[in-house]
Amino acid sequence: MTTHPLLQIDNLTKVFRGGVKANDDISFNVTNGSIVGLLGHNGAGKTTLLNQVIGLARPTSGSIHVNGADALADPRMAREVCSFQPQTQAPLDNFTPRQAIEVVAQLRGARTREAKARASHLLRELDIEAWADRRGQDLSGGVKRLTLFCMTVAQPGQLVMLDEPTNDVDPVRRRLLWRQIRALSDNGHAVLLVTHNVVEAERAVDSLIILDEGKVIAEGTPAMLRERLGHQLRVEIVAASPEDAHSIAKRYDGVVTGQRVVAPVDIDQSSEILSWAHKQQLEGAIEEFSITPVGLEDIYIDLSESSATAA
Ligand SMILES: Nc1ncnc2c1ncn2[C@@H]1O[C@H](COP(=O)(O)OP(=O)(O)OP(=O)(O)O)[C@@H](O)[C@H]1O
Repeated sequence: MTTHPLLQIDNLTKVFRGGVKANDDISFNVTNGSIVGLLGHNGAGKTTLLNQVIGLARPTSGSIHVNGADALADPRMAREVCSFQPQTQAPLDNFTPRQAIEVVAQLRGARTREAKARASHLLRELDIEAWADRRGQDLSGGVKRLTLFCMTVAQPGQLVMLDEPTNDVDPVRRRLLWRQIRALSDNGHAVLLVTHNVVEAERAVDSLIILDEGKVIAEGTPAMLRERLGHQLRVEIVAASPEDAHSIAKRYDGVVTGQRVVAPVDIDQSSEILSWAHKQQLEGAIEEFSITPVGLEDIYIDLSESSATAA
């Protein structure tokens, strides 16, 4: 028996009327049980990509298969397999979060009792029970966003697509949200999610696809992407003055923001930098100093900058 990837995207190109090429020859697969993050600058083409999977926009060329079946020929099938949290807020006026979550679960086939139990579970796990029975117009942006997440995963399809689910959500509840995303994958669902929160994505996703101007510029696990940078550490220095910051940046090829300098460094350079920084600190030229391993955010910025230079 042949097994197909849950989502298979081949050579997808979308040119909008007026000529904007939002997706440019994109290919990748999403397999069952995986969490895939889509990263990219504003306007990189992430939302356009998700919209095409469920037939909200039609590709100019290329193909999309869901469970091996042609999603372009049968968008209804794709919508049954996929649950989608759009970037926009849900129109919750005159509904409470609990009602909205239960209704969506029932629309997607859950029995009343299951829908109620699932809604209570999600409201509790995301710590928004206090607002569960308030009307939508009285809710904060973050609670609305979390409610929309709950609606999306109340009775989830095999593929769950989330467009910026962490927007407006406080750091504590973001952590709870990532836990629920992981729970989906533990239960065998695949998750394809758009986020600008690179630091959190690094910890939460299995693999990443980075888009820039509609093209895939990198993909792989966070660890694979981290290996792409030759240097493995980043040094962050708060200099005593902007002038000091500029001369440090020159020395280490770093980026200056006010008195702060961030620079990539090689592991071999680290002991030399440590003793230099210690001396500078004693002389008062540096206020703060740290060396940390490079994170995905460094790689993301590096990749986006190289892509812009190449263009
Ligand atoms: N309906 C449309 N008609 C014309 N151009 C569009 C349309 N929708 C999106 N675009 C353009 O396509 C490009 C990609 O937009 P898209 O919304 O997919 O980006 P994105 O990566 O999701 O951005 P963001 O992170 O800001 O949400 C942008 O240049 C956008 O202006």
